[in-house]
Amino acid sequence: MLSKDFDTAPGLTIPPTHWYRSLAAAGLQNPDVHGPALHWLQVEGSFTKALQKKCRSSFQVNVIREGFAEPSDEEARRLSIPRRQKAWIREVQLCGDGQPWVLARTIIPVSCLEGRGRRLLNLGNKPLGAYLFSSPDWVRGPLETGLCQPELPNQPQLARRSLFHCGQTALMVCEFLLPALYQPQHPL
Ligand SMILES: C=C(O[C@@H]1C=C(C(=O)O)C=C[C@H]1O)C(=O)O
Repeated sequence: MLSKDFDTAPGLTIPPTHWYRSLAAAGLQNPDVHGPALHWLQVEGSFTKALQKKCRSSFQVNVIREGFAEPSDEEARRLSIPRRQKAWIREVQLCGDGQPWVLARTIIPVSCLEGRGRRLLNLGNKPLGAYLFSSPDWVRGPLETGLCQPELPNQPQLARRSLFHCGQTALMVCEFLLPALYQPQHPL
């Protein structure tokens, strides 16, 4: 998989994550889901749009890496694709006002890349959400809540994900929330 030579803070990476089918189920394990991140765990429409609304100056998508790679076994199961089958995997930082707010990982099975789906290979710094929410072909499934097991200090603790269905195929968007998004900022 192609990694961009991107100047990312150490540890600003995606940790192992346990996924729950509902916020309530995750909340039984970790009540933090009901804290300041709650709003972001529940945003239903385009996450990109919601982040853009919060920005004072700029919103940016920085591609960390993208290319064909094997999803994890758990991801393959969730997407009902054969284990070890390569998919197009895209990892980005969503930045507001120059600060990383979200790390996003999207798994796009080869079946989604046929026909009009081919353009998913060439998104670059254009947000995926703009494409998914502008096309009636894509229908979002229910949101899941993720509890991360951070191994490094900067790693996210809470996440959300959902499948987007297009006919018989589906891709999966996972969004890992960084504290800079939801913790109250203290003025210097
Ligand atoms: C799915 C959306 O797209 C956003 C954009 C992404 C990208 O460009 O890779 C990844 C995750 C999302 O938060 C959305 O806006 O809801």
